[in-house]
Amino acid sequence: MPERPRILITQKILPDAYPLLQAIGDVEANMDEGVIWSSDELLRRAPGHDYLLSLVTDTIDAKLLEACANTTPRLKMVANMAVGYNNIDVEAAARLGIAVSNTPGVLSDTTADLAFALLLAVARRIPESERFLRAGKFTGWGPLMFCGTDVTGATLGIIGAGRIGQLVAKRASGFDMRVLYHNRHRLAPEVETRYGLTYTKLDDLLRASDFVSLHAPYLPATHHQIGERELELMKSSAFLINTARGPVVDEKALVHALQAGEIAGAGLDVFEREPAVESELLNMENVILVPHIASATYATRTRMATMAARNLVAHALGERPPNLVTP
Ligand SMILES: O=CC(=O)O
Repeated sequence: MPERPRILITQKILPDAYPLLQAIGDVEANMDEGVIWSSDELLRRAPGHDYLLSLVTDTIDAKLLEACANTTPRLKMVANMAVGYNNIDVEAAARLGIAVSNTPGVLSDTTADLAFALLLAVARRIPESERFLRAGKFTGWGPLMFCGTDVTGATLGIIGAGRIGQLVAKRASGFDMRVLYHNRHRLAPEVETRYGLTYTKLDDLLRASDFVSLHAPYLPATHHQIGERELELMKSSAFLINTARGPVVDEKALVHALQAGEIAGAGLDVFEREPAVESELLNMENVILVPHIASATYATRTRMATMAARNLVAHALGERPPNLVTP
């Protein structure tokens, strides 16, 4: 009888994934909700497993992968429970013959919903006005009270019109928005037509948009894609929405642009030095800050967990995992 694979789940996840993994292997799991193992802790715990089911907050770097490749059993695969996989050194994994998978598609609508929620909330000053009410300051309706910005009919610029960006455009069409997009590669004409997307050069998009929403993956090429220069190009009445990855935006430049009134506000789900947040942002009323929750619904996090588990199970059964990101 071949030995059952040893599987390590690095954080507590929603329950449906566990039985899928327990059916094929011996599962060890971090069951302490909210506890994220440090790199040292991962280095202590991960070697000696055939499989890791990891989360975006786990740093799976070359050092860890090498340690896992040099123990018995040898690590065979990292199944990341996320669409983004910039937390994993995929090149090192490929070099060491360790497969990596992600969870695309199942979180696109949920993430697009949050991007749109941030857009609406920052435009209509919802958290700010709610804080005002909770502080007991609402003493009567006022004609000047919390006037915000119209979303209906405004221009939305989508940077990175992949699966999630396209679904943000779909939501925007319900608000009669004009939707510009910028991508590495222009989309097929039928996709542009389906989502009402107009291909636009980055600088023109930044100059023309009332809302700029970021949806590109984090790659060397998208590091600080939005920095001082790009923020200066934006309208002083425009808002920046980021549900992609923190380091796509130069967060210090963003603080400066907000302080200088170069843009009107921001809705941020992700941060450059997550979980740290630039302290100045915490005191800005025109900025909405949420803790990386774009895919956080029970249904979506369950789909992500079971998708990660199914990728892992496929590999263990000698099949090709459906969502491999390594060659
Ligand atoms: O950030 C979450 C993801 O990439 O799925």
